[in-house]
Amino acid sequence: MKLSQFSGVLPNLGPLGEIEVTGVSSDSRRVEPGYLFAALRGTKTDGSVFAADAAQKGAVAILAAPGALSEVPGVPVIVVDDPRRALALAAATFYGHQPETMVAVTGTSGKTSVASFTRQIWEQAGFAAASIGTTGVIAPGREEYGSLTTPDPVALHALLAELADAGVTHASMEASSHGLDQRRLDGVRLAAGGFTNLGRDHMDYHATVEEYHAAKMRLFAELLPQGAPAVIFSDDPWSAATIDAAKAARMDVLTVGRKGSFLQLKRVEHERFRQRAEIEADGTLHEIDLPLAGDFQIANALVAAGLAIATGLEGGKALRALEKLKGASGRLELVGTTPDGAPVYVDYAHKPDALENVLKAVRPFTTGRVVVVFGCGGDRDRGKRPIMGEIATRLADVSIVTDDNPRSEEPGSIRAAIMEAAPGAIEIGDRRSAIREAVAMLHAGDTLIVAGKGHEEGQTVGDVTLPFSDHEEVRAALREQAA
Ligand SMILES: CC(=O)N[C@H]1[C@@H](OP(=O)(O)OP(=O)(O)OC[C@H]2O[C@@H](n3ccc(=O)[nH]c3=O)[C@H](O)[C@@H]2O)O[C@H](CO)[C@@H](O)[C@@H]1O[C@H](C)C(=O)N[C@@H](C)C(=O)N[C@H](CCC(=O)O)C(=O)O
Ligand SMILES: Nc1ncnc2c1ncn2[C@@H]1O[C@H](COP(=O)(O)OP(=O)(O)OP(=O)(O)O)[C@@H](O)[C@H]1O
Ligand SMILES: N[C@H](CCC[C@H](N)C(=O)O)C(=O)O
Ligand SMILES: [Mg+2]
Repeated sequence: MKLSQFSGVLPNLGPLGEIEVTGVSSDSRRVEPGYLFAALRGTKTDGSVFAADAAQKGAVAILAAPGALSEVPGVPVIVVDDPRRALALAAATFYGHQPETMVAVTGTSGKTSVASFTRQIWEQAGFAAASIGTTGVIAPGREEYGSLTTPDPVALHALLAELADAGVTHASMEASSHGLDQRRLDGVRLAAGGFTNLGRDHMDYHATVEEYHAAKMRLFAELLPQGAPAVIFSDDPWSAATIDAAKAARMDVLTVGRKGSFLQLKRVEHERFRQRAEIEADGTLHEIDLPLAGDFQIANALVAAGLAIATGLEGGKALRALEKLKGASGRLELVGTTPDGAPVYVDYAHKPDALENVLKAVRPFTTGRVVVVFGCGGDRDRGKRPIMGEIATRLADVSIVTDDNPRSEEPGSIRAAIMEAAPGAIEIGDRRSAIREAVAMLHAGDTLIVAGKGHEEGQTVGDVTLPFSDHEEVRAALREQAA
């Protein structure tokens, strides 16, 4: 397509509008002849350093922030105030198609679950639906592992076009704070947005929790059209601030939860692996049998149902669909039980609030001890380590501190930072051994939570990612136990 076809995205280019563009990229290593290259200032380096490289590979125009680039011989530089946003909008224009009905959910915890639940509700209603997030892309005939929660805009728009071309009409996606801040979702035509909760996360990236919240609020303030539905969980400490932000952005605010008015949770009865909820929608009371453990899954289910209803599905239909939900992989997932009947769950809690929630969730049906195996990732927020140590010590009877993904850090020092706030915890660096020991100590009535890695299929130590699955390790440990 011609540069002039990016009207509304790029400034008026005059004769440069005639330039033919064959692709867009912000990575010089991926540039091919005919590409539009966006020079972005990143966290590690500055894309403008690679502008000459991009030009040599055949870039026909370069997008850059004011003052970022003086001149690139032979290639016009298009100056825009926000090159990340311009890149995202250009990618949307270039790839063109998107599923007709798309929603995005943000929040510290629950995004993957809500995106998955929303897709499942749509599937049950007969729509060709997809979900995009931490666990990858799931769509009819397609299941792929992804590395980012919110893909970069070029990959995202290429994917949305593929999905739309394959007949997908409905898609739910996770909006991470990094994704929102870096404009990865700008250009996605969203019909509704959701919010689950806010807790401590990514304090290595955002300076303050207020700034972290503000990044999430871009979903309502800048991405959704005015008047669009904002489905907000009502019972979180940050619900009020989120409702205010959504109202200020002129969203149609729909609250769900115990204090919710769109979907109101009246009563919950917990059973071991399921729970019964009474939900009022539009004056009618619905009794729903949710086949998932954990209080927080009700919150996620309500946000998902809210999104499906807000984008056109009939209330009763959406709520009945909750009875057939499957949990997203590695989210309080029951992987097996010991010969004595003690359940072993794999869970993705790798931040304080999530760990707190998951440990509280299993307590009501644990007559014996709650045992937890967990660690913290390297090259990520260091402040959360002692906080998670304290939470485990307070809420579990036995805490085993092990390695998560140490990345470039010394694993022992990560564990030490957790152990400092976890008196009495057992330290076993090797995750495989930690899981074995934990399973071996279980008695009837106990519950084991293996937290932090959920669906992940590898463990990153230094630069190397070796195959590792908590699911497989738990199964192997249970097999040994039974033998
Ligand atoms: C910190 C962070 O978010 N970084 C993301 C960001 O990279 P960046 O812009 O900072 O990149 P940079 O390395 O400084 O490089 C600057 C620019 O130079 C370009 N470059 C670089 C080298 C070269 O040879 N040529 C070249 O053109 C790069 O392509 C880039 O455009 O933009 C890239 C493209 O979108 C992302 O791949 C990258 O994610 C990194 C890999 C990452 O680990 N991100 C994590 C922290 C993340 O985003 N997590 C969230 C939340 C997870 C959750 O809680 O669920 C997620 O959405 O996954
Ligand atoms: N609504 C919730 N409230 C609190 N904790 C939750 C909630 N939903 C999930 N969790 C906890 O957080 C973990 C991650 O859940 P999920 O993957 O759905 O969230 P996420 O927002 O996508 O997280 P991430 O940003 O890490 O991808 C779960 O394994 C569980 O421990
Ligand atoms: N999307 C999150 C995942 C963390 C998962 C945990 N296992 C870890 O490695 O810290 C991040 O990149 O911060
Ligand atoms: Mg996620």
